[in-house]
Parts: sequence; C-alpha cells; structure tokens
Amino acid sequence: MSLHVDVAVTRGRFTLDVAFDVPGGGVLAVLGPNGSGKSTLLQCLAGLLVPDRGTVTLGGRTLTGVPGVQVPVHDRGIGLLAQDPLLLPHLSVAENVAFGPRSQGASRTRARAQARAWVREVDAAELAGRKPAQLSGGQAQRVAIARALAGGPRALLLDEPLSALDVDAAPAVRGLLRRVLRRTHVGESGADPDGRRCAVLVTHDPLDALALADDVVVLDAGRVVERGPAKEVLAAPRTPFTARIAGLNLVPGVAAEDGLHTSDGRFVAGVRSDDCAAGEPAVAVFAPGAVAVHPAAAPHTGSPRNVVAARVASLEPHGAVIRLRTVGDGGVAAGIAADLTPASVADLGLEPGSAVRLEVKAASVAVHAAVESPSPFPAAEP
Ligand SMILES: Nc1ncnc2c1ncn2[C@@H]1O[C@H](COP(=O)(O)OP(=O)(O)OP(=O)(O)O)[C@@H](O)[C@H]1O
Repeated sequence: MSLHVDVAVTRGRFTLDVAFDVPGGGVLAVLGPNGSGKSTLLQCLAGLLVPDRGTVTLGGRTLTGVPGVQVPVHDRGIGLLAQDPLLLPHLSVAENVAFGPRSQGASRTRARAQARAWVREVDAAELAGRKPAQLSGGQAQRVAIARALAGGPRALLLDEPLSALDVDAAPAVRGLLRRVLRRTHVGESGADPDGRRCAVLVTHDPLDALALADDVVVLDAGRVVERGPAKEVLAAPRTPFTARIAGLNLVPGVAAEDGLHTSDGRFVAGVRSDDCAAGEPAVAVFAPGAVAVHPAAAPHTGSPRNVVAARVASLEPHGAVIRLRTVGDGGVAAGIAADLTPASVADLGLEPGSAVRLEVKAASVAVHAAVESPSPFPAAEP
C-alpha cells in the first residue's frame, strides 16, 4: 500500500507545499524544526485538513483530490498514534483496543478476538482488564499502539509517539514500534491483507528516525529541504536543523577544492564529497568527537589544519562523555560541540568561560553540497 502525497495548503502566513512517496512496507520519518509544518502535513494525510491543491492516494485509492474528492477521516484506512495515548478512560484495555474493529462493523466476537491478538502482540495481555488510569505511561502507549493497529489501517501516522514517555520507558516502546512497523503481514491481527502497511513518523529524535524509518524528509518553512535514506541524511546533514538534531557540527559556506570558505572569511580544511563542486554552496560537517580541545595557553602539538580560538559556554553530560559547547565571535567558533571524557575535562581544568583552542583534522571534516538556501532555524515564517 504505497502512499503518494503531493499537497499544498496555506494557513495564515504559512504555506506547506510538499510531495513525497512512501512505498508499501516503508516507514518515512518527517523531521523539522518547530513550526515547519509537520502537524499540518499529518492533518492533511489524516483527512482533518483539506489542502488547497493536490492529492493524497493510498494503495491507488484517492483519499484527497482537490478539487472534488475528500474521503472522510474514518474511511481513509489510516491509523493515528499520537504523543498522548488518548485511551477512553471508562473502557478497559481490551475494550479500547476492540473499539476500532467494532466501529468498523466487526461483530463483538470478532472485535474481541482481534483485540486479544493485538494486546498480546504489544506484550500487554496481563493488562487487558485494567482501566487506562491504572497504566503507566509506557503501558498506555503500548495499548495505544495496539488500538491504532487493531482497526487494520493501510497506513499508520505516528506523531511524536515516544516524546511523552520518560527515558526509561521510551526504549521498550521504540523496540515494540520497530517490531510492529517491520511486520509485513499481520493476518489474523487484522491489518492490510493484500499488501504491506506503510507509515509516516513525525519525530524530533534522530534515534527514532534511525531506528524506525527507512527514509527521512526534513521540512523547513513548509518545504522539503532534505530527503533520502535516514542513515545518509543524518550522517551527512545539509541544513543546520538536521545537523543539530543529528548532533553534528555544521559550518555553511562555499566549497573549495580542499575545504570550504565561510561567509566571515575563514577557511575550513576538509574532504570534499563527490556531490559537491568547488564554488557551490556547501556545508562542512564534523562530529563532536573529532574536535580536540586545548587550553588556550597550551603549546601547539602536531599540525592540524583547522585551529580556532573559542570560549567554553557549557559542559553537559551526554551519555558517557561530556559535551562542551562554545561561544565564539559569532563566526565558525560559536556553538561548536566537542565531546570529552570526564577525566579530560578535569585534567584540562575546563569550566564555562575557559578560553580554549579547538583543533580538527582536515580528514575529519566532510564537505557536502548544501541545499540551495538553507534557512536559519527556528524556521522563520514567510
Ligand atoms: N489553524 C491555523 N491557522 C493559522 N496558522 C496555523 C494554524 N495551525 C498551524 N498554523 C501555522 O502553521 C505553521 C506550521 O505549524 P505546524 O503545527 O504544522 O508545525 P510543526 O512542524 O508541527 O510544529 P511543532 O514541531 O511545533 O509541532 C506554523 O507557523 C503555525 O503557526
């Protein structure tokens, strides 16, 4: 059941204008800064908002075709999993899950059987008799997943499905989503019998995109500014937003033979990728782990090509390392992230305000073609 989307809609001063396809069985992650149009897009797909122009087709069926065709929300064969589980409080877990099949006309017996299968599928069999108020956040979201799928949707929309969960609960629910999204046929459990369900996942978390999605589109100010396989887009981001969420450093400029010229007149030495010609808009990308940090007064050792003076803005735990961020003179040295071990932070005597020298080897800097005109984030309204 492939999903084909080509829509435009204007809301006030904001215009969303996007086109993409999701193949049957595929999962597309939609990333983008606040206000970039992710919710607007999901509303168009779900049938809650009629676009001004364009089409949405699912498995060859036109759900939206402007002008003229607008299949109502309940008849689109699309399931929605939101941030909040939105379970009906007066119904038990099993009744909540049976609600979808029942409202689609399944007999009570059949709806119950489907609900049982899905409640088992999400490892919630022992919770079947409980009311939503008796569930933890993670348990409730498991039940919401079962409910979204029990109606047998041909496509599933996931709107930040893990963002309301605490850090302990999120990994298990992410693993469950991975399992159910990867299933091609769900047979008795009720989903798409003749093809493979596709999914669109809105998320702020690159880990979700990498763990759950095949492809990624990045929206900015209502337009797709990046698209491609999730790993490739996140490993070689072209916009400041994608770089920030992917945790990478990104310096925009113009590509040179062996690096990049920044708008403030600096040169960043790096390895130019094949997709990028000298003289074209480009970005230099490097990982926080590739940045060596020295106290400003420490003697130089070796001969790294990229050396810049900066000041420590913050030091925050980031997994097993400490992530240092810099303040600079507003140029390339500002907002650079560097990862250090806790021991080296102590050895170097670093603290907010410390003057430092950052060094990055040219071999650790990749220079990629940039999108035409990367806009600064957060996205500005037109
Ligand atoms: N009902 C509305 N009327 C007018 N403008 C709207 C309406 N709903 C949303 N917008 C505007 O449309 C733009 C896109 O909003 P949208 O909620 O789709 O972004 P988003 O990417 O989902 O953001 P977030 O990550 O913050 O949820 C914003 O500029 C918003 O102010």
